[in-house]
Amino acid sequence: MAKQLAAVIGTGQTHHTAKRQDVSMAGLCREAIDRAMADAGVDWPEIDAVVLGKAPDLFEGVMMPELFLADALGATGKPLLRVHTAGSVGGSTGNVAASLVQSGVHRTVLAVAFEKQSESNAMWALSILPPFSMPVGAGAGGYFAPHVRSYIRRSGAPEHIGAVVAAKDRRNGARNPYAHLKQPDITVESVRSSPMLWDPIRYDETCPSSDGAAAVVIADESVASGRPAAWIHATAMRTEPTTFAGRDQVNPQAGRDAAAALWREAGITDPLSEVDVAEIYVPFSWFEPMWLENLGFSELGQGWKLTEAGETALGGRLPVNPSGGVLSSNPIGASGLLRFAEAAMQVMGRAGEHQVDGARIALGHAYGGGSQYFSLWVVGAERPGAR
Ligand SMILES: CC(=O)SCCNC(=O)CCNC(=O)[C@H](O)C(C)(C)COP(=O)(O)OP(=O)(O)OC[C@H]1O[C@@H](n2cnc3c(N)ncnc32)[C@H](O)[C@@H]1OP(=O)(O)O
Repeated sequence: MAKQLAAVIGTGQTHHTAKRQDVSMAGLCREAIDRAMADAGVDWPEIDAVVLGKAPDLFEGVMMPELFLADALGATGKPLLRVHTAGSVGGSTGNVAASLVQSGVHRTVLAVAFEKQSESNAMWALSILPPFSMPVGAGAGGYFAPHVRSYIRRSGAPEHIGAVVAAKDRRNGARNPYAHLKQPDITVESVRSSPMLWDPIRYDETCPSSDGAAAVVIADESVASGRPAAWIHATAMRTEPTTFAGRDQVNPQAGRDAAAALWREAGITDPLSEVDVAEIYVPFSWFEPMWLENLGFSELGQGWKLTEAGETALGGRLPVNPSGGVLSSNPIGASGLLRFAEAAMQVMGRAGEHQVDGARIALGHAYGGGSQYFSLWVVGAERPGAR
């Protein structure tokens, strides 16, 4: 069945900080929603359905928060759907909302994703021993550190690459009025002298724990025509189990498969030449070169060379995370939708101080769990096929 055209017509996000004690969970979501709806120029009667994403309920200690949030999300009397794919959930929320429009089920759908980690303790929530599952150990950093070590060993990347990514993203974050961490004066040297947390991941190479929310309004062609829009060229999601014999956690098969499907649907044969800007889920700095390779922007073992050459910085061949990315703000459940929204803002020319000049094609990427879930989209300034 041919998909109908769909486009992002508005985006909104909150200010992200360690503790947003000035708002409730409902208030946090509403802050992002109100900005997205104002950006889109739509009012409640035009919203046909609401899709909500957030990461595990243990992060706030509230089971099924979508139930009490329904009213604040404007979902009373409308379909409300909760999505859950661990840390990638924000991206999956965008993709599910897009699919409701592309399938012709709804004309205009509101996607919203949030995390209010200060309500509970996410490090604890990620460290408990779930029955029948692998223990994560010391939070996400403890789980991913061996994979980063493994990447360094396999690729032969010099040890400073992680610090190059961190300094770049934090400086980018200083250009983003909504970012949690703003460090315009950070340097590769200062990152390398920050405390070691989970060897080889240092304090300044780690995302913060943030409170925050993001929202996007997605509409069909009849609604989007004549408005500023980021047209959705392709979406992809893939999953794999946490453990199986021969699993490659440095370069997961699910990520490779999702990327291949995405580029195929978008008609992109050379991602590095054809994509103008990428918002990639990088919670620990070394995941930039790892995901560049997994996504097919470079050959295996070569991703770090793009980083080292400055190609992923603003002004480079493929600016990665001009918003500051996850390293500058990580409200986990919202982080994927932030990547997707920032990609849309770039092709709509609405990214302000972190706008990439002339951006026409942008990637939004999210991953979650133990690198098990991948959600991606490509958005463009023109309708698909118009390039
Ligand atoms: C798929 C995924 O998303 S995987 C990633 C999941 N998320 C994580 O693993 C979170 C990783 N980060 C952390 O656990 C914590 O932020 C730590 C360990 C780095 C720091 O812990 P704490 O010092 O207890 O952080 P806490 O949240 O209390 O913040 C204290 C201050 O440090 C700042 N801060 C927190 N992390 C960082 C960081 N990595 N770099 C610089 N500053 C930071 C906060 O903004 C806050 O500043 P403020 O008082 O001015 O608001």
